[in-house]
Amino acid sequence: MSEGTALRGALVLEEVSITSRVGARLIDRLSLTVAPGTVATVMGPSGIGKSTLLAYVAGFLDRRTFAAEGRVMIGKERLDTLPAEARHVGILFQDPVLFPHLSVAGNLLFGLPRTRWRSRAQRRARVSEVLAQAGLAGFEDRDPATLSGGQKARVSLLRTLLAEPRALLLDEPFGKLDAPLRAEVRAFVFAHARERGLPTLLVTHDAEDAEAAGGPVVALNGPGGVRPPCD
Ligand SMILES: Nc1ncnc2c1ncn2[C@@H]1O[C@H](COP(=O)(O)OP(=O)(O)OP(=O)(O)O)[C@@H](O)[C@H]1O
Repeated sequence: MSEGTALRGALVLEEVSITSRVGARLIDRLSLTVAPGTVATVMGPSGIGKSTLLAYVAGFLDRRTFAAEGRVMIGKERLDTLPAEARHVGILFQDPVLFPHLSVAGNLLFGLPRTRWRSRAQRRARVSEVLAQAGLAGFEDRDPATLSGGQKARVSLLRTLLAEPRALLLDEPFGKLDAPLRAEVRAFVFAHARERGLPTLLVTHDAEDAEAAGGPVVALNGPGGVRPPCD
């Protein structure tokens, strides 16, 4: 994708703490700056609060279950006071989420801002362009159910990027892919994040993912056990 490469500001977490309503502190005063085009990694044992942290940043933390404090910002703009839909943060999960009743093109058209791509012909041309760039030329009319895992992952990323997010959150999006495909999809996702200047926060259990990400690594170890980010 060629446009959208302007730097959009760092993703900044300031003194973020998240506590479950039953009293367990998951995240304890975490501060982190993810520069535009950088992929930072959050690691830690299962159940420590990695996905919960991403939910807080994205704006869909379940407030009946968790209390949270601390600032989330893009550049100087505060996000944590905005509803999720106003944050313009893209998120990818382990299972690519595609609408099963829409074609591949239908899924991608869904993410495309109509204010920018006004005519249907323009929108369809844009969809075909990004599919071709992703090695998926001619996939417009395919049913998502007929795609391989790697193809689904790429379509899911394209749809997220077409919505022009200001930051990208990755919740183990490579977790179910086998090793060669994992490396390929990972490279695809990171290349897009870098090219678009998106600050990106990756949650993973995999040290190879963290190494490939190349940015700061935060190790969550439970209350009081957050190691400061290191390069
Ligand atoms: N909706 C919920 N209601 C109650 N507890 C929850 C809810 N969602 C998560 N939790 C609990 O919060 C804690 C953190 O969960 P979270 O999913 O953030 O962990 P994680 O580090 O991402 O784990 P994993 O690596 O296994 O995905 C866990 O103990 C989990 O059981």
